[in-house]
Amino acid sequence: MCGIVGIVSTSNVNQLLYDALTVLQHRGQDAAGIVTFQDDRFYLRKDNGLVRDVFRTRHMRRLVGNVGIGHVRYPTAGSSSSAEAQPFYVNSPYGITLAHNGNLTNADDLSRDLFRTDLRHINTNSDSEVLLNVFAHELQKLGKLDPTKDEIFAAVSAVHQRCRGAYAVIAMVTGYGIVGFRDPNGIRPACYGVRETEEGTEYMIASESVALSAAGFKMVRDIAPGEAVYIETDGTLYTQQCAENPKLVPCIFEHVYFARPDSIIDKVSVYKARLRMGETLADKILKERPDHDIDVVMPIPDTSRTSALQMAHRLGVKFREGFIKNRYIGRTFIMPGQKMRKKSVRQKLNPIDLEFRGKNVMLVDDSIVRGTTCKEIVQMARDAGARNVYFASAAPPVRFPNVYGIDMPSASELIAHDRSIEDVRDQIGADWLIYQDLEDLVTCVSDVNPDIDGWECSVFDGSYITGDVDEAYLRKLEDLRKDESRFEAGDNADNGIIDLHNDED
Ligand SMILES: O=P(O)(O)OC[C@H]1O[C@H](OP(=O)(O)OP(=O)(O)O)[C@H](O)[C@@H]1O
Ligand SMILES: NC(=O)CC[C@H](N)C(=O)O
Ligand SMILES: [Mg+2]
Repeated sequence: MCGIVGIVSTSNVNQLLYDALTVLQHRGQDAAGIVTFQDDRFYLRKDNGLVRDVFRTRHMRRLVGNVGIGHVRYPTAGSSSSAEAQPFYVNSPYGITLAHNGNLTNADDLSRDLFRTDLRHINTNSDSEVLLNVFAHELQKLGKLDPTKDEIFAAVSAVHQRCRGAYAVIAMVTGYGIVGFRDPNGIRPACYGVRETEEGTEYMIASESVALSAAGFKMVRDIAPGEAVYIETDGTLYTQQCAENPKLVPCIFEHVYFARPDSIIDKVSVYKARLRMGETLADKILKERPDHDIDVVMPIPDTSRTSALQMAHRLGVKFREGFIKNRYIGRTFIMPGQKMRKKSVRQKLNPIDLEFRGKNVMLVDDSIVRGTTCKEIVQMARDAGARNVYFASAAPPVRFPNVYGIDMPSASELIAHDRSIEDVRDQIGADWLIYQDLEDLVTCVSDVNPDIDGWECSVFDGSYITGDVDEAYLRKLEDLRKDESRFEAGDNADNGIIDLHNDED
């Protein structure tokens, strides 16, 4: 998952963009970038690292202009080279930069067409560079010296016709404005908000509403699936539906793990959804073992806190913070490479022994994906003296790869793939393992917004909404992206230093 933001302001946007990216940091920890423009010239800074490390005062001073876009990256395609940090830039037409959250499922075909038919050069393996070039090509084809909203919307329509997969995008057209759009299934989130100042109206587009509220912008609404929102540099805003048969089928994993609890996505409060996940899980526990002997419920910080709290409440059992999180370690699941993820769990979480000694503890996590976290945690609970270690997952078993912007390319890396729940329980070394049912999870996020046509649940049920994901595609993706292939390809090597950046340090 990546985080995207775009702002049209009445004064310099650099600090606003920086602050918004720090609020979206949980969506991508690998790389960050900001591009602004002033007097028809771009100012771009992007590199690998956290927002606070990528932007120094000397960069911030040079990121001038009232219009800009930003990105935090969690790679799902290409490599982790700093040249694949975003925003991406293309010179023609007009000079366009683009920030993308999601993953295209037909990037290879598009890349070939861009080269053979559209005579465009792609310099990285990133699908986002492909997406940018499709948009740029379609805009160029219209041949206008000054693009208006009509050309921008026509180019977005053409993107919808050519691109498959998941994409929430913010692109900036130098001298003209920014455009935000969502794929025709609305898989990845994007919303926009407004702020009135003495100098005029300002707009922000972002992945999550929390970025808007933190900056004092009032949420206007989510961008609809297939819709584009175009904001000119003078603050004039236009919206248009650009897809033929849009459907709202958002990614359910945003609510399980990715999004911040204080965000509201497609009118659904992530916080409330997680509270409900705790309730339905408690009900399942009571059904499965009405006379359970759980002494204490404990969250695995951070994301499961909300569900665990509500679960304890529903069960009428004590809630205790048995694990303390090191606040300087980020999210482990989105770290590249299994070695780093495994090491980080131990660095990140440490038990308070007295909460475990002689007790039957129910540990709650939002999800079990590769099993990295729970394996370590169960052992830590045992070492701390727990009598029995039970484990509950607020999400159903994750059994299938994700192709829409979550880096789970390989089924064999998923602990629940081809395993019964008893097998997973044995693998993680727990005395009891309980998962949320998919039906219950869907109930937890539904009933709020009647416009939601369904949920993108492929990691749980293997059904891919774009209809173009078959066995051959998944096999290719697995070969390309599973941990060991990436390691062999030298993904973590210092290959960024010879790449093309359009950027100065
Ligand atoms: O089974 P796994 O492959 O370990 O993945 C699942 C775990 O990873 C995530 O935590 P993470 O540390 O990324 O973030 P958090 O602090 O927001 O919980 C998630 O919350 C689970 O704890
Ligand atoms: N997680 C994402 O949204 C990734 C965006 C894009 N596919 C990349 O790899 O950079
Ligand atoms: Mg976690």
